[in-house]
Amino acid sequence: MTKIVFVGAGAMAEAIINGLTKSNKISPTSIHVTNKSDVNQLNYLKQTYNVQILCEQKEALTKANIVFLAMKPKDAQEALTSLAPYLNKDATIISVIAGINIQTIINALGNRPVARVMPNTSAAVGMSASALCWNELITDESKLLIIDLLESIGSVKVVEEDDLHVVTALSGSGPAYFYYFAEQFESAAVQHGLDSGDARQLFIQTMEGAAQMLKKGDVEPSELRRRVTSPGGTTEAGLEQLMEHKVSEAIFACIHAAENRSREIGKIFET
Ligand SMILES: NC(=O)C1=CN([C@@H]2O[C@H](COP(=O)(O)OP(=O)(O)OC[C@H]3O[C@@H](n4cnc5c(N)ncnc54)[C@H](O)[C@@H]3O)[C@@H](O)[C@H]2O)C=CC1
Ligand SMILES: O=C(O)[C@@H]1CCC=N1
Repeated sequence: MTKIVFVGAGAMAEAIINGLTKSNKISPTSIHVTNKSDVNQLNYLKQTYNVQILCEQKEALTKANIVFLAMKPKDAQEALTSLAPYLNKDATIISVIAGINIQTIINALGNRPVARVMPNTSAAVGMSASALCWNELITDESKLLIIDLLESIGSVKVVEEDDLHVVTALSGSGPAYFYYFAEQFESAAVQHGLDSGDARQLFIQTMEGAAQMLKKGDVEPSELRRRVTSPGGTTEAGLEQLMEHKVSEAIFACIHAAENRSREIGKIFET
């Protein structure tokens, strides 16, 4: 039976646990969660998702066949050092840590099956856009198991390890960009007289509808945009402002900075 241990019980671990337990693919009793210090968070996860919590990592790790690494990059080295003696030799490591590469993990834990996944917090509603890569020790059976687990929290793409940096910039951090847009569009609409609840609902539905149109995949975004934009109309007036304010340059700089930061994190913590 699959026994999963989460090392690190923060925002990302919770989003994955939320998605996994909702999917009914895995029993909450097979999910164990450990954390560095926050016992309240562990108790909250137990009460909310019925998962097992363990203050003693050692006890959980020896029997785990999947170990999720879900701590911040700065805490990874210490965590890896403390895990190493207790890991079952066949356990598969699934790291969601931004930037930290497979080789760094192997240097600390020995040569073993390791997958790196970049999910996002929409895992909590089964809508993560996850991408992953793995080393050559991951068996075909484990690949299927990992993909199956990740599909229960959203979509899954297998990519080259080097591409995980730009994936992190695009879809790992992506929800934050959209929440920022939500804040800005809502605020602008409210400043023009709309009720804030109405503004939010209209914005959400507009994003969802546009996403559904894009998802159909039969029409390019530029053509969908053209169909909204009447010559001399309101959309054209609005888009002209986005162009004048160089939003495309801002978006390029945003992805570039986040991708670069992922590479930097990888280098800082490389061993
Ligand atoms: N939050 C997000 O949207 C996403 C985060 N990630 C990655 O997920 C990882 C976790 O991020 P968050 O959940 O946002 O951080 P967080 O700060 O909410 O949670 C991290 C948890 O790890 C625990 N921890 C630290 N050292 C530990 C150790 N030695 N043993 C056990 N637990 C330990 C901390 O106590 C904390 O509860 C990061 O590496 C991040 O790059 C990846 C994709 C998206
Ligand atoms: O901001 C971060 O570093 C993490 C990785 C992707 C989303 N949050």
